[in-house]
Amino acid sequence: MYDVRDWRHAFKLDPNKEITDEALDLICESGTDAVIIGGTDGVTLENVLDLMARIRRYTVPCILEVSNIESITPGFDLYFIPTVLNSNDVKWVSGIHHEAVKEYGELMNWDEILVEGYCILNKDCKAAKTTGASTEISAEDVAAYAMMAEKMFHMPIFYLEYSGAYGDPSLVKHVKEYLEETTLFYGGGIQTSEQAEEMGRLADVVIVGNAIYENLEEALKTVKAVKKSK
Ligand SMILES: CC(C)=CCC/C(C)=C/CC/C(C)=C/CC/C(C)=C/CC/C(C)=C/CC/C(C)=C/CC/C(C)=C/COP(=O)(O)OP(=O)(O)O
Ligand SMILES: O=P(O)(O)OC[C@@H](O)CO
Ligand SMILES: [Mg+2]
Repeated sequence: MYDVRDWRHAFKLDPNKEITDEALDLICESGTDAVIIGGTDGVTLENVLDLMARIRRYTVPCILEVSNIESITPGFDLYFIPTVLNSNDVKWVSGIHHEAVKEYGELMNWDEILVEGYCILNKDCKAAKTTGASTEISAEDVAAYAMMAEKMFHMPIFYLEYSGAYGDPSLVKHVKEYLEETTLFYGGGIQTSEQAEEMGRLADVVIVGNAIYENLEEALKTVKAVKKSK
């Protein structure tokens, strides 16, 4: 399952957080479609390599969501490259990407690299603060970013990001109506099966992150909840 168009659910593990072998076993054997390694801060080559080696014992697809150049390493099934469409700082839209491609472009295997068009909507989350995202925007603004991602830039993924907070289901529904080819990822604040099912009905793929560290038992239930939601 290396094609995101076939996914419904993914867990996102933060390399900057501790996880026991027992918890990791439950995550990797949960039936989720993929495990994404990613976070905004404290992501180092060392903690990425550690997590990758431990996940590699399982067959679940393992993806690195790149948040800085220093922690990129071979060995992942896919690499997701975020670009924050609603950032006011060109650095987070195309700046770091330009530097990276200038340096490593010749070496990159483009078949394993997928660009994620992010729209970050929780003003209090680290990713919004780090990237200077404009979070107070209308549904039409968000829909326009979704159309840009699909129709202008042909991005494989549009990511509605509420990291740390449960988002607005009506906005997710609205955005989905604008996407035909691009896969809609929803992530943020999913703590219960009910929330997972609700967002699972509206988005193509639901990402569960913090709940892994806060309530593993509930987090594991989100896999089935999303999969039965459509
Ligand atoms: C050797 C080898 C295999 C080479 C592969 C080549 C390759 C993949 C090259 C990459 C080339 C490239 C274009 C690199 C640039 C990548 C880059 C650094 C882009 C910038 C990324 C970016 C915009 C980061 C901003 C933050 C962000 C959107 C992070 C995504 C994750 C996220 C939102 C996490 C949620 O936050 P979290 O940490 O969970 O918050 P809490 O701790 O509060 O929960
Ligand atoms: O950590 P949570 O709030 O579940 O969000 C998941 C993911 O979208 C973070 O990038
Ligand atoms: Mg997190």
